[in-house]
Amino acid sequence: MEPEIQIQGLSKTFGKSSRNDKALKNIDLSIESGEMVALIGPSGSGKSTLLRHLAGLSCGDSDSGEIRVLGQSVQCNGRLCSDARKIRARIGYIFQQFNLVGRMKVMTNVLTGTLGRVPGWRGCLGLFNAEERALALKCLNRVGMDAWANHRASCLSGGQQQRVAIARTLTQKAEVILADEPIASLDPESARRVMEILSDINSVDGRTVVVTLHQVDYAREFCRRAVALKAGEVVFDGPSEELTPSLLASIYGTTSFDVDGEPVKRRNTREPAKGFALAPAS
Ligand SMILES: Nc1ncnc2c1ncn2[C@@H]1O[C@H](COP(=O)(O)OP(=O)(O)OP(=O)(O)O)[C@@H](O)[C@H]1O
Repeated sequence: MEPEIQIQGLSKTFGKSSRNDKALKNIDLSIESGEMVALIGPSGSGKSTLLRHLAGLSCGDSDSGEIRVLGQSVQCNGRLCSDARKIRARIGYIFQQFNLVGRMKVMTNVLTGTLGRVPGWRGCLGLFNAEERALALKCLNRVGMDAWANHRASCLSGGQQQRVAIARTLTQKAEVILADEPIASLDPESARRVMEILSDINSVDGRTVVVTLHQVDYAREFCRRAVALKAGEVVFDGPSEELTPSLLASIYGTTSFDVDGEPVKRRNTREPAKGFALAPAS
């Protein structure tokens, strides 16, 4: 059976960069249905760029190969396929900054997840039927946000907004979830809650989840497989438990990681050890 996500020979050059400045360099990657994969790597290594290509939000170089998702071609040789919009409707995308409309109610934001299915005129007028509203409420309940359905999205904390964004992808009935640094701007408790919800969607609903993370400890805890990028190339692809301190040091360019995958120098700070972002050694 074809993998749920298949990337062959993907390269990306922004602007007129020379070949050495490619953001993605000849990436080959396959992800099976039901996997939860962490995309890790230092800042600027190409994680977000790769995720955007999977969703058809960016196109690769003209000599790139093909990206297939859910058995359909998203882009080929740097051009979006004519069916890309249909595939996008089956892909949920979670952004670091949530992408909710602050002045709209939480419920309305979540109902926008149905827009790929409802007739355009109904969507434009916000005329959602009882079944769609019941689904949206059920999805909000799943992420523990149903009590906030009638509040404006702008009233919510970052962690709450991210949970609403996840409820929107559930309402969308997305078959693949791509989450681009979904916890990067959250406090540790909210971050853990968001990762638990994504993990639950993966294990209970069997949805494929690809999540970019700066926190290696979360990658190891929630994702069985990790793919590490460095300067636009895949430098590791395997079980996240195999991310040893020396491997992490070579990926991130830092000199010392402990057995939890954390830079040793952070151990002595007063902050809790779990869930902080990694930064290259100065
Ligand atoms: N729109 C753009 N125009 C020009 N260069 C870009 C653009 N988007 C990304 N890049 C470059 O592509 C490279 C990869 O960026 P990308 O955002 O994918 O990295 P990342 O691993 O997600 O980083 P971070 O963890 O900091 O978000 C970087 O060198 C970045 O400057």
